Amino acid sequence: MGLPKNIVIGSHVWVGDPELVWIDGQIINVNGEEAEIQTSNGKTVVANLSKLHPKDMENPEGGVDDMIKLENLHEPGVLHNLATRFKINEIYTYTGNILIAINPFQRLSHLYDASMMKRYKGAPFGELGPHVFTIADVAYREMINEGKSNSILVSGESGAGKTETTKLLMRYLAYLGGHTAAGGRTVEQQVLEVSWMI
Ligand SMILES: Nc1ncnc2c1ncn2[C@@H]1O[C@H](COP(=O)(O)OP(=O)(O)OP(=O)(O)O)[C@@H](O)[C@H]1O
Repeated sequence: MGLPKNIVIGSHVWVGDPELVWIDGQIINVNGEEAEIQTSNGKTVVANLSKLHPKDMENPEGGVDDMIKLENLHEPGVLHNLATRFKINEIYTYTGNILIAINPFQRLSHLYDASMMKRYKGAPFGELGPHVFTIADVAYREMINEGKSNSILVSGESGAGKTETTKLLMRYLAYLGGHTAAGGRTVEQQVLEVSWMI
C-alpha cells in the first residue's frame, strides 16, 4: 500500500506524544507502514502512517478565527489553533456558527465593557472577531424577526466557564432589552438578578 495521499517524505505532520498529546514534525523516512519523524522538540520517533495527521503550513501566525478556515480539520489542528489564539488572549474561536470559548482564568475586562457591547450590537455575524456577544446578538435578532422564542446552549466540562459565559450572555441581552422600568426595576436589573441564581 502506498503512502496516504498527502503524507510523503518531507511532509509536515502531527504525531501523538505521551506528554504533549500532539507534537509537530517532519517525515524523514518511510519503511512500509512505519514513518520516521523528526519532531520539533528534537526527537526522532517512529509511528504508523495511519496515526499521522498532515500539518497546515499556510495558516496565519495568530491562527484562524473560524475552524472552517483550517486546511485540514482534525484534532491536533483544532487544538493547535485554539492554543495559538489563546497565547495572544484570543479566547473565542468559531466553528461555523458555534462559538468555542477557552477559560482565560483572568479578568479580560476590555472584552466585555460598554464600548464592546455597542460595537457588537447589530453587527452581522463574522464581521467582528468571534465573541459571546455575537451569539447573543444573533439569537436576539432571530427571536425578534421570527417572533418566536430562542435559546442558546452553553456546554462544557466543570470549570470551563459556563456560569461566567451565561452571565455575559444575560448582561448583553439585558443591554439589548433596553431600560424600560417594570415594577420599579429596569429590564437590565431583572435579567441580572436571574443570573445571580445560576
Ligand atoms: N470569560 C471569562 N473571563 C474570566 N474568568 C472566567 C471566564 N470564564 C470563566 N472564568 C472563571 O473560571 C472559573 C470557572 O468558571 P465557571 O464557574 O463559569 O465554570 P462552570 O463551567 O460554570 O463550572 P461548573 O460546571 O463546575 O459550575 C470562575 O472563577 C470564573 O470566574
